[in-house]
Amino acid sequence: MTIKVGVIGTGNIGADHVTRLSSQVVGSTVTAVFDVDTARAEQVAASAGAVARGSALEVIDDPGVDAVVIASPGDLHAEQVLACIAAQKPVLCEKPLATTATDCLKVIEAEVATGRRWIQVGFMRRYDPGYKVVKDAVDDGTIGEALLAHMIHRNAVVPDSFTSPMAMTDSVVHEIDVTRWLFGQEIVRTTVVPTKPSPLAAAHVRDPQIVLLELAGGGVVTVEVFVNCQYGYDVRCEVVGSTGVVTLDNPSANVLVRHGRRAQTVPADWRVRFGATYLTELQEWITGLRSGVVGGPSAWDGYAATAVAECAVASLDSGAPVPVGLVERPGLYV
Ligand SMILES: NC(=O)C1=CN([C@@H]2O[C@H](COP(=O)(O)OP(=O)(O)OC[C@H]3O[C@@H](n4cnc5c(N)ncnc54)[C@H](O)[C@@H]3O)[C@@H](O)[C@H]2O)C=CC1
Ligand SMILES: O=C1[C@@H](O)[C@H](O)[C@@H](O)[C@H](O)[C@H]1O
Repeated sequence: MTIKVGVIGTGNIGADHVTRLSSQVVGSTVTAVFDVDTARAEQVAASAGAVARGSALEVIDDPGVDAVVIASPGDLHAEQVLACIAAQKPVLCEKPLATTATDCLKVIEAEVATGRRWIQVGFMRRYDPGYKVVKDAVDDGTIGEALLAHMIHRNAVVPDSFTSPMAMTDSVVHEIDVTRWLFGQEIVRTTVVPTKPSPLAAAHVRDPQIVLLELAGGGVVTVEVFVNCQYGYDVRCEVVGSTGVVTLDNPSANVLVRHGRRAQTVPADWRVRFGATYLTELQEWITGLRSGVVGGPSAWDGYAATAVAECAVASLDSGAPVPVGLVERPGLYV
């Protein structure tokens, strides 16, 4: 059985997902796309043998679409995901599930009312082989009891439209999800610590920033987010346990040895670093759908991540620690 996918938003990651789903993933094809940039949508549709539709709803309600990928800007996700639930179509929604915790709860309420899962959120790091090694070492006790983690999230540069809060909602939201997933606990408090700003960051972006995430079980995670580091894309993670440490370094594609030096390349951006990971994420989504199963990061994970990111933005404004208050987790997500 081939899953016919509709894709909403054919920008950077949406177009990549169309390529993956139409030519690399086993068991899927792309039949319809929509983007407000009509020329872009038509070009991407043509590359996949799909049709460019006139609206997001036309894609979602298309009888020739079995499942939907949402890769539009984050502030549109809630409305588009709700339309997928109404149409009873499984949906892989790129992060964030919604830009406010309130909107995430509307989505959860709608999904819970149907009594089953439709939504997977695009927290692709859970599918990355390097992160899986870290997760296994935490789960099987290889490093004893996990106590602390140190994470780094650096982008070479960001566009002018990027803001200080986006460092939390767009970038650190990945570390928030990874923290909850690795430790299997909710984050109860977050603090953003001001640092000396880089002279190369735009005046409206406080960069770099340090974020502290405190877990329900007492563990603490530090995240350095630096979105104008200049030299490339650098994502790292180290978990400190009671008897050992497990580290995920920034993987390198090539090593250049010459003139008595050994030099490693740094990935240019998330497309390079996580290219294979997105493919695994989509393949597992499609394989699940072919057996009628929706798994992966849930709407609850999307809600919890957005709620923590909101608190991080509040801490960024106030400079004070901000407690995270989550609603009770519905049984669907236990
Ligand atoms: N998981 C990951 O590592 C990544 C996730 N993302 C997420 O994917 C989403 C898209 O990000 P990018 O592709 O980088 O942005 P982008 O700006 O390149 O693409 C967004 C596209 O949505 C289109 N769009 C705008 N309004 C629309 C509407 N009403 N309906 C349909 N399409 C509309 C735009 O014309 C644009 O082509 C964001 O939520 C972002 O956070 C992005 C990059 C990496
Ligand atoms: O999700 C992503 C982007 O939207 C975000 O802007 C980057 O900082 C992240 O590294 C990337 O994975």
